[in-house]
Amino acid sequence: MTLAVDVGNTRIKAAVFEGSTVLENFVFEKNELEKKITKILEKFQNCSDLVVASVGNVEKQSFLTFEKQLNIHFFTHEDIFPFINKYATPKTLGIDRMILAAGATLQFPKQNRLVIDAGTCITYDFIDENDNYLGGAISPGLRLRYESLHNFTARLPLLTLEAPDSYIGNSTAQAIHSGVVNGFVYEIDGFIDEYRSNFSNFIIILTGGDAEFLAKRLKNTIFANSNFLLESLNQTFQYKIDND
Ligand SMILES: Nc1ncnc2c1ncn2[C@@H]1O[C@H](COP(=O)(O)OP(=O)(O)OP(=O)(O)O)[C@@H](O)[C@H]1O
Ligand SMILES: CC(C)(CO)[C@@H](O)C(=O)NCCC(=O)O
Ligand SMILES: [K+]
Repeated sequence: MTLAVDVGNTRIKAAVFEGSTVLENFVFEKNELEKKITKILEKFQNCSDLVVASVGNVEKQSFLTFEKQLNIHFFTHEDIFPFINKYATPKTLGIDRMILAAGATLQFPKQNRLVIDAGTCITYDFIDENDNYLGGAISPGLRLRYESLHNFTARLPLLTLEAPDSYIGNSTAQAIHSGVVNGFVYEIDGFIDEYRSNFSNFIIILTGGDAEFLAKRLKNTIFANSNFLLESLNQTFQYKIDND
């Protein structure tokens, strides 16, 4: 059994895997890390490996208390990945994006793949059919858009996510919801159209905290898999064991 932990920018997500099957998912805050992992390990005593991908400010040391109990692997740029990294600044590429790219490469062989992670940030990652990782894009996520409109203006209220009535927002609140939600949807549809017109034979994977909300609003039909990062983490760890 493997416990996969994704330390995101906002919160932590984890899942226990038996082979490639998810037994249970968990979401928690950074300050609850030790307590929650202790609990998970009490429940799943057959866990032998703990694998971590962290883009947050949680370091490897935070997991060292569990070292007596299990084998810990903290993914870094030095690990072996199943794609050729063509990013011009490979050392600054987010480890979450590398894990997503690895998962897409392993799960969908011999095709162009676009991974869209709608989390704190939206990230786009493109791996071509020859397994070259080419890069993508980084833009603000849904909640970040609502927060920045409020934080950097004098008069805009902080709203929580709500589907807009129309693209023509007829009040301050509706105008903000339209700008944030429709802007988000148009952006993603626009990127997908751009990739579609330049590449054939490709698959789109949509994941992250806002994936489900988003999937039903896109013009392009794609399925959301909120667990794709954790699944990829488990799969990339397996790849590492097989190839190291
Ligand atoms: N309880 C919650 N806390 C924060 N965001 C939430 C919550 N529930 C849903 N969301 C949505 O999820 C988005 C954040 O996605 P996610 O949880 O994947 O981010 P994250 O934990 O920071 O991970 P990452 O850094 O990998 O994006 C926000 O835009 C928000 O709309
Ligand atoms: C873009 C985020 C914040 C998304 O979690 C993360 O992947 C990151 O910190 N990336 C570093 C910059 C880059 O990927 O080029
Ligand atoms: K993200």
